[in-house]
Amino acid sequence: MALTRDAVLAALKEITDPVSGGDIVGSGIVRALTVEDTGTRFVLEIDPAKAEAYKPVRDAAEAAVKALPGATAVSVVMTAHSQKAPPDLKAAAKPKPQGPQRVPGVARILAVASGKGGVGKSTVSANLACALAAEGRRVGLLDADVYGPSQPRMLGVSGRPASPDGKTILPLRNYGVTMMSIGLMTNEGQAVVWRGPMLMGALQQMMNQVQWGALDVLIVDLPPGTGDVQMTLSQKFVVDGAVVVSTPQDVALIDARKGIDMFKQLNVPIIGLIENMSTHICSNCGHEEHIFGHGGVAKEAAALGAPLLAEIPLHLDIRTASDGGAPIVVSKPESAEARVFREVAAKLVEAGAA
Ligand SMILES: Nc1ncnc2c1ncn2[C@@H]1O[C@H](COP(=O)(O)OP(=O)(O)OP(=O)(O)O)[C@@H](O)[C@H]1O
Repeated sequence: MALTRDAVLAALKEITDPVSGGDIVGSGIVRALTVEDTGTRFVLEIDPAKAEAYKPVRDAAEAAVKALPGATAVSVVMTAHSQKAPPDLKAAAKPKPQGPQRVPGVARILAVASGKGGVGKSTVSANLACALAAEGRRVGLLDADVYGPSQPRMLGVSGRPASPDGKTILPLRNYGVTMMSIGLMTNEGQAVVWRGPMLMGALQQMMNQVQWGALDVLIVDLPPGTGDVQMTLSQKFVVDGAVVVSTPQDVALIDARKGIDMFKQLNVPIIGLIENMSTHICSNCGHEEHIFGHGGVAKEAAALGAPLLAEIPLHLDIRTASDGGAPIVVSKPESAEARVFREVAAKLVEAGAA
């Protein structure tokens, strides 16, 4: 009768491991057991410091197997066990990226954020992008506002971006700004429920597959709040700075504070704060009134030790310009309202942030 593997293991289970006190099979020192017609081979994997104590075990194991009916040659080898984890034999596992990465060709990333929705973050992003482009900077604008992508409308571009090879995505361009929007990847009017992993994938695709070309700055228009997009962006990519937009109201400021806190935790420097809808200037008579209060953001900036980059008035022309697809710095570059945005752009260049 031929010797079986089970018979060998049963015999070895009768032998005690002097270190663990259990049997040598249960303690895991019997390795690489091969039972063939030509002979039985196995290894006792032991602590080399205890080699002397295991010699009788090896002899007993060899004798026990030899005594089994059908046994032919028996070979038992003692080897030193390894403290290291066994090598990962899975096909060449990809090395994990080490922390945030740079986007090839993009010198710096500037995030435009707000705590609360509707405070004018997209308006600010579009005007800053156009103002920087007008100064000769090579500017990209990524609309990552998955809840309300508005850059295609503000920059007056439409249509779906082309992907000639199915891998790279060709961005759109207007007013000297290279632009891409997550909104352009979905069907117009279609409600998309973005979940964490989907968002991460979409954002990484936007960063790495869009042909941004050589840019001095890529402005990222973030969704409001402190969610997955903000976290993914800062964890996967080097974000060189963030500008936080808020209206002067307390409710907006409370949320802005949370956003600032998040960037601090993610080690993203706050370049400055912008108070939008700071004061209302009547387009008929020029009368000025503080609809949402005034100066709240300045106080916050002072408390944080961050610069207040601008107080942008609430002005009809700013809205109609954006709605019409030509931000005010493009459509009325010499107006007082456009000048405010151009001044912020100049400050950003001066600070090395754009
Ligand atoms: N200073 C301003 N004067 C007049 N209208 C403005 C001003 N800033 C923004 N708006 C208008 O307010 C509306 C909301 O602005 P915007 O879309 O830029 O806000 P947001 O913070 O990006 O909003 P969301 O939460 O959708 O991301 C738009 O219609 C815009 O044209």
